[in-house]
Amino acid sequence: MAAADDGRKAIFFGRFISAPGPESLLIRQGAVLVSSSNGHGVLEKTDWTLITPAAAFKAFGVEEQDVDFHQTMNNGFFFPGFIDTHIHASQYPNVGIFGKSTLLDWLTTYTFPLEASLGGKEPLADTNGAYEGNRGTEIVNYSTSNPLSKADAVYTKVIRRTLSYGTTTASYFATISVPATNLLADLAFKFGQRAYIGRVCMDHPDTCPTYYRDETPDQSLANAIASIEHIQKLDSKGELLAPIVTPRFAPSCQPETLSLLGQLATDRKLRVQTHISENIGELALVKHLFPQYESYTDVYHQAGLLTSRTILAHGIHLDDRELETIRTQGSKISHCPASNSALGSGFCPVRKLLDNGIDVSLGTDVSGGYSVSILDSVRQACLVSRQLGFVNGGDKKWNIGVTEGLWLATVGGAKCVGMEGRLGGFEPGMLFDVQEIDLSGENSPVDIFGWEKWDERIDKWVWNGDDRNVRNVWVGGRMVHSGK
Ligand SMILES: O=c1[nH]c(=O)c2nc[nH]c2[nH]1
Ligand SMILES: [Zn+2]
Repeated sequence: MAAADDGRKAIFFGRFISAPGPESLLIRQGAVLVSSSNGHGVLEKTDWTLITPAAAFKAFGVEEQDVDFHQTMNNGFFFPGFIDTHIHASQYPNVGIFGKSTLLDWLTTYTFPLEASLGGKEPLADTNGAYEGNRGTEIVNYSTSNPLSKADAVYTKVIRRTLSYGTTTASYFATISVPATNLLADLAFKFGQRAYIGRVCMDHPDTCPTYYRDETPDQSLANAIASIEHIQKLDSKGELLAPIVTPRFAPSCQPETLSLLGQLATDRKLRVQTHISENIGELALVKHLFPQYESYTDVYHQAGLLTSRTILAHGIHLDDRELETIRTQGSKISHCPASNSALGSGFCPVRKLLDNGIDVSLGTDVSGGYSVSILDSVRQACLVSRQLGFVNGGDKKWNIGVTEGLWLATVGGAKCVGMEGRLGGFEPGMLFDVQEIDLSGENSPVDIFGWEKWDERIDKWVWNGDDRNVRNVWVGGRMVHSGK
């Protein structure tokens, strides 16, 4: 049931916790009034002095029977929904399946075959030698009469699963298939997740397998536009659902394709997402394919792909000049710590990115990352930062603490998807994208003894919590998941 259907208001009462700054955990008790129009539930009023529901009804001037009402549990709290700024919806069936691979062999062994299969294409006909094995075609015997049945199953699962972990906004990579990408958009819209959906563009004949690539730069552009227009038809305002221009990464695109996509993003003021500087072998490949460019960043810069609406995943091995270009362009970094560890890509110097004035957020990078949980990404961001401190002589400046991790997962995410001030907190005027957490539910993996202070309970949630602690999830005031 929607908490705040059009015209109907809702009151949320209890404990509200958020991380408005890297060192600031805000713990408040009170009530908020959410009102909704055109499907966008926003916080109309807040009052942090109210101590009873009756006082909330009175303060907000509403009758109990006229509003929906939600109250946190004893060990519960409302928290801003997580924002996953980098996730491959199409790779969800492969979470945890990466063996001992690193990026480039992982792509050809595990990833391209699976992605191709979601568009109804069998990778077995590959003549490029890039593909060995047949992963992604034998998992389940999907209907051959509907080439999108597998995509339907995968995308339905990944949306429902991410919602169940409190991800209210996701920036998704789909596949090169236009119909499958459009289906992902349809499903995200149907389930009510805030989502940016990108058809993957890749056409470089030297690096992409024959079974999985666009034929020409023009075809890559035309297919990108086909999905963009489908998505914009679904949500013309682009509030809940919006397209995002998605060149896979420099090595998989011809220079002309990158430029066409850069122009497209500029002309239509669209978001952009891609990968950058993730893996040492990838850097060598970029040097080899783009010898005339100063750096990896320069390849994107010259193609017009670096804007303030651009999300760059990873950004592990960037040099100072690249950081300066990214900062001046206002482009963002999605830090994907679980993926970086799983594929052995390296330690992303998050502190250095932040100190250089670059906005940073968190991405699960499924299925380079093994988990859809942004809470797990917070955990991994903390752990990796400690390792980075160790390899830098024990310097504690690298440390990301729990509060800073939660800030990256919410406010950082909002900045990176161009929703700063609209997502990530409980201030009047913000969209009501919220998860209700209960630390003491029947199956909670967290044990609360009762003597812990609230900041300590948050520590315990981050280190041991999971979807079992997510009671309800709302996007734009609409309830999109209930785990009660
Ligand atoms: O983590 C990653 N996942 C991908 O699918 C991909 N493609 C290019 N580079 C990539 N990195
Ligand atoms: Zn990725």
